[in-house]
Amino acid sequence: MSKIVVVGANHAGTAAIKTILSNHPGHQVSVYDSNSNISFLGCGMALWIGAQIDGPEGLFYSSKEQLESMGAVIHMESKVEDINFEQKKIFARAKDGSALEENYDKLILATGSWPIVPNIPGKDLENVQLVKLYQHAGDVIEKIKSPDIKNVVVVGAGYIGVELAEAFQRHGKNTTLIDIEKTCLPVYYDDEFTSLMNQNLQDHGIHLAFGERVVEIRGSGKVEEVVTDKGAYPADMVVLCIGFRPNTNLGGEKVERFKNGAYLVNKKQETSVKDVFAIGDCATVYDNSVNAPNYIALATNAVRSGIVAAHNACGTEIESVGVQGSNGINIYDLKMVSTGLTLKKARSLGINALATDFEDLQKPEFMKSENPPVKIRIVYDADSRVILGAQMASTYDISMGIHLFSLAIQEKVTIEKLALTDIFFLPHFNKPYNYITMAAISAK
Ligand SMILES: Cc1cc2nc3c(=O)[nH]c(=O)nc-3n(C[C@H](O)[C@H](O)[C@H](O)COP(=O)(O)OP(=O)(O)OC[C@H]3O[C@@H](n4cnc5c(N)ncnc54)[C@H](O)[C@@H]3O)c2cc1C
Ligand SMILES: NC(=O)C1=CN([C@@H]2O[C@H](COP(=O)(O)OP(=O)(O)OC[C@H]3O[C@@H](n4cnc5c(N)ncnc54)[C@H](O)[C@@H]3O)[C@@H](O)[C@H]2O)C=CC1
Repeated sequence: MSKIVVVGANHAGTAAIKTILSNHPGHQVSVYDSNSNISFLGCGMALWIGAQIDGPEGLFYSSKEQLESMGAVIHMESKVEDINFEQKKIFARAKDGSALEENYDKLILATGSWPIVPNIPGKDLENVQLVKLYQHAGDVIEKIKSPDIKNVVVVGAGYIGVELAEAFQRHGKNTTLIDIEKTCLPVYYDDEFTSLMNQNLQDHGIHLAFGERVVEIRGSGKVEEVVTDKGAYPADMVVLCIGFRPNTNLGGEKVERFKNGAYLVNKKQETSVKDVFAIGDCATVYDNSVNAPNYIALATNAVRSGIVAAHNACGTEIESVGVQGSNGINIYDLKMVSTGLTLKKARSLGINALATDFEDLQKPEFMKSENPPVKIRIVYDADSRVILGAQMASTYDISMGIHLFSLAIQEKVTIEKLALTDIFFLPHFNKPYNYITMAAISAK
């Protein structure tokens, strides 16, 4: 039986801790987290900020007490500051300043990520906010109660930015959403889909400033204005959400890294250092759509990688099946889901990619209720015919459909095979010539 030290106890760490304690009794688990809470679902933050849920209580699914009752030793508000890989020892600092050190047999790094802060003048002004932690959301919610916060500028129209723009608009704030690219959600969808979301945001009064680079945040003490290379926007609050950077200060050059600094891991979540694993947002994932390691920061990947590392650390060898970066978003009534590569991304990687598009009602025309249009795109390799990606959009809840494509990419299914896949029909749900089959059949 071994001593396993886990650094970081949010989604990845919690999954690893629970997997060890539930499946491998006898191992000692010691946990360090610099924060004061465990398992906070950041995914619910925009709903909380936008007052679409009652409060943050339901956004936690574990706690220090729960993990202790399972047998873990938990050190909250204790930051690991150094690791000696030769001596297999970690060095931490508790909140009261006292030094802690502990030996390990296996070490699991689950240190997560932090929002990228652009190095521009004014970034430290009052009311320039990040939205990553439970504490951040609480701070934003307190501040926006003030009528003095009239104009909110969100920098970065990725997943966090788009969700927050809706949240601020729901409070009646004059909301501007800025992105360096010419659209929102450029990483996840092709223009045919992002244009639907752009229209949706505009229809709800959100001002879009796309294709603009923020060069300065101005104010005296408090923020007053955001200046881009093309204009200036009044701002009483600014939220910076231009992506995540992995928290990988620990380990220095001894641990092999990915190009953005993430710990490079194999399919067992092992780093280049013996007996040291890395999971969640601080580590790479194996991306089946490009057949290579990649950086995709998602809670879903964090949980799965935690499970895989836990079993391997306890001596049960298992490998990750890889990921496709499957994701979804719901803004007002518009739902969009995607997985794998967009056409734009596939072509930028030099793949001879094609897309097949289809648009139809969800159910037969004679079904009069809850029967809106659905738009689908499947991206595939024109040479091998293998499916590389898919995107879907509707006001109907089409979210479950994307899982089929996630598995198809993982298993390298061809577009022809998908066209003949058994997809059931019932008028309450779909059409006999449903849009998945029809998109696949119409592929060139
Ligand atoms: C607003 C928002 C919305 C999101 N929505 C979604 C969504 O809808 N779907 C989805 O899949 N993902 C979503 N994500 C992403 C998701 O939250 C992350 O992928 C996930 O939190 C990663 O989990 P993690 O445990 O790897 O890292 P983190 O959540 O970053 O946790 C890392 C933990 O490590 C601790 N730590 C770091 N360094 C040290 C140290 N040196 N010593 C001790 N402790 C340390 C930190 O205190 C923290 O508790 C969202 C993120 C945000 C911010
Ligand atoms: N629904 C979901 O699954 C959600 C997932 N997440 C995940 O959390 C992570 C972080 O989310 P985000 O911060 O939204 O990152 P993101 O990668 O989704 O979006 C970042 C956006 O910032 C833009 N950008 C980059 N540099 C910029 C600059 N200097 N000025 C202006 N714009 C700039 C990019 O073009 C991009 O549109 C992502 O991995 C995301 O997938 C977050 C929220 C919801």
